Amino acid sequence: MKTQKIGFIGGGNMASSLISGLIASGHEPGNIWVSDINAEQLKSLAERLKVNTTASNDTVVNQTDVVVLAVKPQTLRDVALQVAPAIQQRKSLVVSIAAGISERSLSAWLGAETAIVRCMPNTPALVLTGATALHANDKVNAEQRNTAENILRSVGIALWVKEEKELDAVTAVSGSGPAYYFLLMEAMEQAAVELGLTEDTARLLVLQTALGAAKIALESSESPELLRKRVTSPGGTTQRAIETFQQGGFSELVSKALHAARDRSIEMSNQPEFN
Ligand SMILES: NC(=O)C1=CN([C@@H]2O[C@H](COP(=O)(O)OP(=O)(O)OC[C@H]3O[C@@H](n4cnc5c(N)ncnc54)[C@H](O)[C@@H]3O)[C@@H](O)[C@H]2O)C=CC1
Ligand SMILES: O=C(O)[C@@H]1CCC=N1
Repeated sequence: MKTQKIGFIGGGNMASSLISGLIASGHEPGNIWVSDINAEQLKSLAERLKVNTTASNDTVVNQTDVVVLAVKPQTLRDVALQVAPAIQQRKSLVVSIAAGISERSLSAWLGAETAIVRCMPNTPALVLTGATALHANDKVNAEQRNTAENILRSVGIALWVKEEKELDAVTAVSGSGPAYYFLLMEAMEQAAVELGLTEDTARLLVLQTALGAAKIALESSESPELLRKRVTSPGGTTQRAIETFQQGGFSELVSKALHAARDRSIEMSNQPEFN
């Protein structure tokens, strides 16, 4: 039975995805507490997911054992300073999902003795297909590591990275990653309509193809490169399309985009107004 009492400070997009996933995976809504400054957001979470909601961040800390910080990076400092006394008093385990906020900043705000797990989840947690990487500070004990890992594992895969700085790359790959695939879906859908398909047909074909490609790549022991080559008959249609992608610098563009996301994550960690 999943009886951990889990709190969320900030009940926006990522928190909603995580909470929905936690409930779908067997966590009791009554063991989940969420605070937010947006009353509408709280109302919607209480109605949809039957979780406990409150406008008070301190109440979330006082009712739970693990506190997930799920506000925007630029809001995190104020929130952390505000809940620090309650967190120190309860010796809560803190899990931060904020992009680009270092453990150093978090412990400066929350107290040097606070056990902090920094992680980078992604929104497919909503459908229990999330991908999360985690890193713990040296105040986190083995039991707390398990607790954090189990929470994230209940909504998808969870893995630990050795160095905190790897989270910048993780953010660029899997944190932001769903948006890249959605962008490709948008572009393919638009092109399919240009080719004369109806919007409904275009969307259905694009989405089912994305699902099929992801499933085959995950289930097969073969590399995406080999799987691609298997679709690409010499002199056929796929080859023509792949050549067009390559002539347009597709791989270079993907690399440039991921570097830009990684650099932004580093930049955020060094930005005085965030840290
Ligand atoms: N959206 C995504 O795909 C991912 C987001 N993240 C991280 O998750 C965090 C949240 O991002 P989103 O959910 O996208 O943002 P969001 O804007 O949807 O959610 C943030 C929530 O915090 C609330 N909030 C603002 N000030 C508050 C306060 N003082 N006390 C309590 N709640 C307050 C807002 O009303 C809002 O509902 C960010 O730090 C982001 O870096 C991490 C991985 C993926
Ligand atoms: O765009 C962002 O900054 C956040 C972090 C990863 C996904 N969304």
